Amino acid sequence: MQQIKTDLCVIGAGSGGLSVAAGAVQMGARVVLIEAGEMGGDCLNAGCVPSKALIAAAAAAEAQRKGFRGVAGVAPVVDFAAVKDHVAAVIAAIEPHDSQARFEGLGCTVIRAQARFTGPQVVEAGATRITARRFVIATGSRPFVPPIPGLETVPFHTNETIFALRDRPDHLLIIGGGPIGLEMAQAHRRLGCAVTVVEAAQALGREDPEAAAVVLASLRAEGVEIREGVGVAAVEGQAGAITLRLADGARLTGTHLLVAVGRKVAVAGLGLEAAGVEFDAKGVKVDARLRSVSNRRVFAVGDAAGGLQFTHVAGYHAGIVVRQAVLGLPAKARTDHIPRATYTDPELAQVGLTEAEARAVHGAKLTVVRAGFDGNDRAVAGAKGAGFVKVMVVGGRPVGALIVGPAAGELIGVWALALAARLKLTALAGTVLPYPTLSEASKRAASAYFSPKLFDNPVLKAVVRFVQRVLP
Ligand SMILES: Cc1cc2nc3c(=O)[nH]c(=O)nc-3n(C[C@H](O)[C@H](O)[C@H](O)COP(=O)(O)OP(=O)(O)OC[C@H]3O[C@@H](n4cnc5c(N)ncnc54)[C@H](O)[C@@H]3O)c2cc1C
Ligand SMILES: NC(=O)c1ccc[n+]([C@@H]2O[C@H](COP(=O)([O-])OP(=O)(O)OC[C@H]3O[C@@H](n4cnc5c(N)ncnc54)[C@H](O)[C@@H]3O)[C@@H](O)[C@H]2O)c1
Repeated sequence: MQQIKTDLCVIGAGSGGLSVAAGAVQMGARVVLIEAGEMGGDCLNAGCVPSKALIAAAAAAEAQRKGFRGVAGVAPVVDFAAVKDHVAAVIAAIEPHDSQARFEGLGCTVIRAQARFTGPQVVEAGATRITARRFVIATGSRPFVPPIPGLETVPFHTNETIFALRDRPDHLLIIGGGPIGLEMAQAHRRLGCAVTVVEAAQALGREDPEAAAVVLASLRAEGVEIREGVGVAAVEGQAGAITLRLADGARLTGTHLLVAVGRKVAVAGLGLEAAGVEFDAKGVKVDARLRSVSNRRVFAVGDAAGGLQFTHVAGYHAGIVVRQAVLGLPAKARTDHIPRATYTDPELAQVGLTEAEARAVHGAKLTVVRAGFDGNDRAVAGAKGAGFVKVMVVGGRPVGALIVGPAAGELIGVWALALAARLKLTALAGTVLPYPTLSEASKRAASAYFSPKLFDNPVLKAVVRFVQRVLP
């Protein structure tokens, strides 16, 4: 076996592992990066990137279909296989940034093999044994396949296979109404498929119910059938005719099936027992510094760390780990300022506490302010007046913000900044934004917090009357 001694050994070259490796090696650490599958991990190859490429093509189809006032809509001519070429081309365009060549160019030793701990400070990958001062587990997650009777007897897709499908499904059945299920549902519907989603609980159940309802209404209006509160009791059939037997007795038959019911963390076979690294079904057990609670030389980042499963979280984790493992400085991960966005149309974005969470934590100290896009001139001009901004405020500071509407994923940025920097609401209310922009909706929501203090305030009115009398 070839032996390598290094400063940092990173297992997994997805969003988290690549960010750790790039940061560490460019600061002067010796880094070994191990990847068993594709460089770039889930986000590049089977997650964020292909899904957003598909959503972009679907949006183009929908824009044609809908037309605009005075511009007749036309039935889009969709070449499904060519859309998949676009998805592949987008992956290929981004790929060099995550490639083995780039990381070797930065100075990393890149090993393409399955990694496995054989001791608390030793990992083996292929024919190489690596001893390192610190390890980072960045192995991500895989689709969870639920134990539904009959599921294993039919061909079904997960996010790992759906983007390679070149024939347009006539009728796509989707189990799971979370972000993957709904993003894929709308995209496929817009590209000409019949789509039925079966959700055991509530679709977008983690989100503010009022905002989720706006998204669900929009999907239903476009023809996506969404059945909530009913589980799938069994699956039967064969390729081209797959039937879901629902718990309420209904039967749904489609041509294709996508399973999108959450993720399971990829730690099996990693030899964590040999390393003395504790883990459970959620992932590696880590402290606030993202260090294993049972082996202080081992960190976990991204999906493997058992928390929020987003690429930007994996990137944020990477910074926390590099600070400690490379610079020897303390650092703790926060979660109160992490945004998320679901890229349906309309988009739904949240940072910090939802209204229900904020009410549970802050009770009567909470003030909720809002502004609708129907009062935003830019949204009205673009006929995109559905949706709203809602801000949860405690003691003059935002503790959460929610946007459902056009470009919500972009617009949440200002609230992510406000929560990250713990800004007061006056910072946003005092910011001048260009007119007419969608972002003015956020400022209007912030201003709504001050309106009752400024308008219809008897004390202020008395002061104003006095000032007006004495003003020269
Ligand atoms: C369909 C879909 C859409 C998504 N859209 C978004 C989005 O829009 N925005 C967003 O923020 N997030 C999105 N996500 C989530 C995002 O993709 C993940 O949170 C992110 O990829 C996690 O990064 P990671 O580095 O933790 O893991 P991954 O990207 O999964 O990388 C882990 C890597 O480790 C490798 N590996 C695993 N075990 C071993 C081993 N033993 N040895 C060597 N290598 C190993 C794997 O092959 C993989 O390449 C989406 C996910 C899906 C499935
Ligand atoms: N835009 C984004 O940032 C984005 C997009 C896609 C995925 N992601 C990430 O990937 C993660 C996984 O997404 P996901 O949608 O697979 O998972 P999820 O856990 O968010 O949602 C899964 C849904 O499936 C339902 N469900 C579970 N078992 C079921 C069953 N047997 N029958 C019917 N419904 C069932 C759940 O109630 C839930 O609503 C997300 O939590 C998110 O972190 C992010």
